[in-house]
Amino acid sequence: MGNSTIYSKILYTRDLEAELKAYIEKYPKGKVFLATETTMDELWLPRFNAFFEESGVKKVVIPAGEHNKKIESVGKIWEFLSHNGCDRKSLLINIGGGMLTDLAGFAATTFKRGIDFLNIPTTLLSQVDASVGGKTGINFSGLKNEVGTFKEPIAVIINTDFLKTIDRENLVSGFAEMIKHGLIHNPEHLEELKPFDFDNIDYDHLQEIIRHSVNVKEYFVANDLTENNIRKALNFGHTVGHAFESLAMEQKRPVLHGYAVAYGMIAELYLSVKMCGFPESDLNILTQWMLGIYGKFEISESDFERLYQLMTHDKKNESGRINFTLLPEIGQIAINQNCSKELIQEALEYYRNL
Ligand SMILES: O=C(O)C(=O)C[C@@H](O)[C@H](O)[C@H](O)COP(=O)(O)O
Repeated sequence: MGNSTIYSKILYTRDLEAELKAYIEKYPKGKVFLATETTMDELWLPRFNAFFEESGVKKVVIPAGEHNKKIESVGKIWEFLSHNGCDRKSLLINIGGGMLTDLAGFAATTFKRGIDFLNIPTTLLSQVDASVGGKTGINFSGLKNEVGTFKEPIAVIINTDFLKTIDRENLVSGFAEMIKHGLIHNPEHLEELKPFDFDNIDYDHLQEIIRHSVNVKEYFVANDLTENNIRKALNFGHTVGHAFESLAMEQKRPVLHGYAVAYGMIAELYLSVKMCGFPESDLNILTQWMLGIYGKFEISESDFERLYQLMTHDKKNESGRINFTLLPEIGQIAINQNCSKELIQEALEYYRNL
């Protein structure tokens, strides 16, 4: 298969083994490897052990949790691949949430300068966002995804059965990226999300709306894989969101990624009103809706400077300018919006006062 894949195939299935078998058979026996995380290994992998053993697939297990998205975990995967005869024509299958697919994707794209990898996302966040689009990476020096690569997996296999065992908080976290997709590109998708009932989930319906969300992501990735221009839309909410997430980690009150993105989207919608004429009435409706789902992350004025400093590390920045992706209206984007420090603080103040 080689390293030349440009766009991944996204497959929706309830029969994981059948889809996977077809891929495994394309690679030489003994040259397909599996990376997963502890929670998956305990909960789901026993169901597939016989299948992987029969297929000659060896496995490495990484401890779960965002704090393990670090270079030491990548080293563990490199070591495993190296000791088990992985070569350039091998395949690494990544089964897990966004932490695992980002991390193991990074290990795959750097091992021997890059081998094929395939993602099987098991959380809502990784199904609608992290596993799709080829952004791989690890956290470094207290900063989110500070080191990473752009390379698409050969395929992403989405099975909503995995979502039956994730907790509500993780489901709600992934939902934030779906809201983002509606906001940046698809108002109908946003509307179909509004009545979603977390207490009474219809998994066939969920698969349908996941597909709509992934379609938005694929549109931007297909047009700008390496984020030179319109892919920056997918980063809406993340300039402030990543800063919230890093601050929360520093202050030892960590929040899930999607929660931080939701907080960030509220602040960035405020900036959208000020910079691009986003309707204030929509800001109010969306703020109340997201507050209802995500609650409030308490910050004080003394956090503003640190949040601003964290934003100066955002990957969209150029020549010392903090570049936001903002919205003139729902479904429309304005990239490279440079906001003053005062306005950013005003947006944080808006959020703080909610
Ligand atoms: O795929 C993209 O492009 C995104 O920006 C999607 C984000 O939701 C995602 O969290 C991404 O990993 C963040 O990327 P980063 O470049 O800001 O680290």
